[in-house]
Amino acid sequence: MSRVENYINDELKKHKKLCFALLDSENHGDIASVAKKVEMLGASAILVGGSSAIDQLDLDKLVLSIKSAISIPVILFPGNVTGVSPNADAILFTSLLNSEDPYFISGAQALGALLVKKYKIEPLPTGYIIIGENTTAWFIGRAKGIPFEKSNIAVMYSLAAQYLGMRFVYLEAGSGAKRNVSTEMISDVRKYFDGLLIVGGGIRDSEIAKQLVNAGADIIVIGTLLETDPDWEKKFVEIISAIRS
Ligand SMILES: CC(C)=CCC/C(C)=C/CC/C(C)=C/CC/C(C)=C/COP(=O)(O)OP(=O)(O)O
Ligand SMILES: O=P(O)(O)OC[C@@H](O)CO
Ligand SMILES: [Mg+2]
Repeated sequence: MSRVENYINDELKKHKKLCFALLDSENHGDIASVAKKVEMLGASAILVGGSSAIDQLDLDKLVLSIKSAISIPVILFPGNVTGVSPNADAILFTSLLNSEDPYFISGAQALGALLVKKYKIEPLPTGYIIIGENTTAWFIGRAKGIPFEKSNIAVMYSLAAQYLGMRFVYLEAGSGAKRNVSTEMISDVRKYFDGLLIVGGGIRDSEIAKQLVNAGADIIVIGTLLETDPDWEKKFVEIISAIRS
């Protein structure tokens, strides 16, 4: 049951650094065709989810239509139990470690766990850590956002995630964030955290993307760029080639 995790590790051996595309079920018209394009352009996986995605029937349809269009894995990125859908390949089984609400640390996970088992979705144990404030995930997840310049706090949470057995840490500035997680924070976390380091939120250009992977991110996540920039295909290709160079 670690097909997707093995695939991610194989991709990392091949390319050193990876890019996942986040397709928010609420923000795309023809999501399958966007998924097909990002696969062609070099994304290693598609994340599907959103902070406020609550329509499970819509989500199921969406996952099926994406899966019929592509061959890279479709990984759920749930904002709640409603983000669990039967036909996905895997799920970022996140705990929002710096939430002030136990629901987002272990409550939603308890409610979702048996569904993940029933649907045979591969869980990827992920410490989800929100940096900064005022984004949707920060608000919904009742996060005590870590200040961007407080790397030491992110290090503490990341190492705690590792000691709790989580093989992934996701440093999240929030979708559409005005600023991305800093290179200083990433390199400080990298010195301590041994697992796969995912970084996302506010990444829009190839130079920044390159800096973040050089600092130690294994995987970067791109979402809003694909929704808002008419020139996104060109920029997405530039990002992929920058992180692999
Ligand atoms: C493991 C299970 C079943 C649930 C986990 C539930 C947790 C921990 C949720 C964390 C808090 C949260 C609301 C996360 C959302 C992460 C996410 C899918 C972000 C995608 O971007 P959006 O926040 O939807 O961006 P916009 O709405 O701004 O487009
Ligand atoms: O939408 P953007 O800002 O690219 O962020 C992606 C992801 O980290 C959000 O969960
Ligand atoms: Mg959303």
